[in-house]
Amino acid sequence: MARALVGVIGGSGLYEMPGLTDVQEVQVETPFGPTSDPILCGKLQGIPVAFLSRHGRGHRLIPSEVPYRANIHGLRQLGVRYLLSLSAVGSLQEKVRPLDMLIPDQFIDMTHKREGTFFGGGAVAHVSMADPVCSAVADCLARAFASTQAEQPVQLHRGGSYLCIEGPQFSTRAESHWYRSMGASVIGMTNMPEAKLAREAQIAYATLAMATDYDCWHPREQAVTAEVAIANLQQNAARAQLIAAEAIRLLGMEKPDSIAHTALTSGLVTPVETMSQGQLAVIKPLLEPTQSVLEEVEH
Ligand SMILES: CSC[C@H]1O[C@H](OP(=O)(O)O)[C@H](O)[C@@H]1O
Ligand SMILES: Nc1ncnc2[nH]cnc12
Repeated sequence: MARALVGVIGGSGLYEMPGLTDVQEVQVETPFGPTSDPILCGKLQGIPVAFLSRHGRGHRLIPSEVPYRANIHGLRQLGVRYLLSLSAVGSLQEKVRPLDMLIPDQFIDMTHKREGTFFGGGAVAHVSMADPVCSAVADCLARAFASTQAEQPVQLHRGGSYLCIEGPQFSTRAESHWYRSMGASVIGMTNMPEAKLAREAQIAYATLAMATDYDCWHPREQAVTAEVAIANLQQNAARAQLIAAEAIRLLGMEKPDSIAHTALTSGLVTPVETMSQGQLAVIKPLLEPTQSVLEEVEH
């Protein structure tokens, strides 16, 4: 099977990864069924990369239908240890203007219809989510942002909370004001439980969030529509892909340590020897040590 060190999950408007060479389309079998779309494995600047379209090419899956567990398990089986999430978001703060980008350092999970863990059924783990974003991956994204050119001035905001709603409907004005009062910076529908599952899979995760709108709280701006969100996202898509490519180069070169890589060392409660064959099929790939992947994908 193909192997990859860095994974990219492309969200709305980002269904492919330009520049990927030696591309192999892989359908990974997971205990949770198929991934959103076949995973595109290839090389970017010599680094083995796996690209997955979150909603599937053709944008077929609503956020509640995205098979988050299959996606993260599939990427992990391929070896992925660093994961970049590219996402459209609404802005909940005046200073984060549409077309700006933001790298969140926190998430607030308001979803309620999604399977959010690999554990259960006799296998118990409690991983820390205190710092859900890998600061090393976030730093690579920020450095990559700084090294790419924009046609129009786009500001990068470091830190802030991404609040994840169930969707697929956008929020009511009352909800939007409530989320602002919680201190959230941006709103989206997909990064949870994706970030939780990445942590359980010991994958270092960070998001490049692209603000497309002011949701519906702003007194002078139009309430968000999908049409406006996608149109604004498309203005940023090419830059986002360049940022991702440069971040991949940095990650491949530096292979930074991450707290995520040992999340199960302290998090796993049930001894592996007591797990059933079924549980092992889920948990074992998550436990593969980082070192063996690094050696295998050495370029
Ligand atoms: C089409 S705008 C709403 C849609 O876009 C975001 O998805 P993603 O994070 O995959 O870019 C948002 O969460 C909604 O799913
Ligand atoms: N306002 C918004 N709410 C939720 N998801 C979004 N994605 C882009 N804009 C959004």
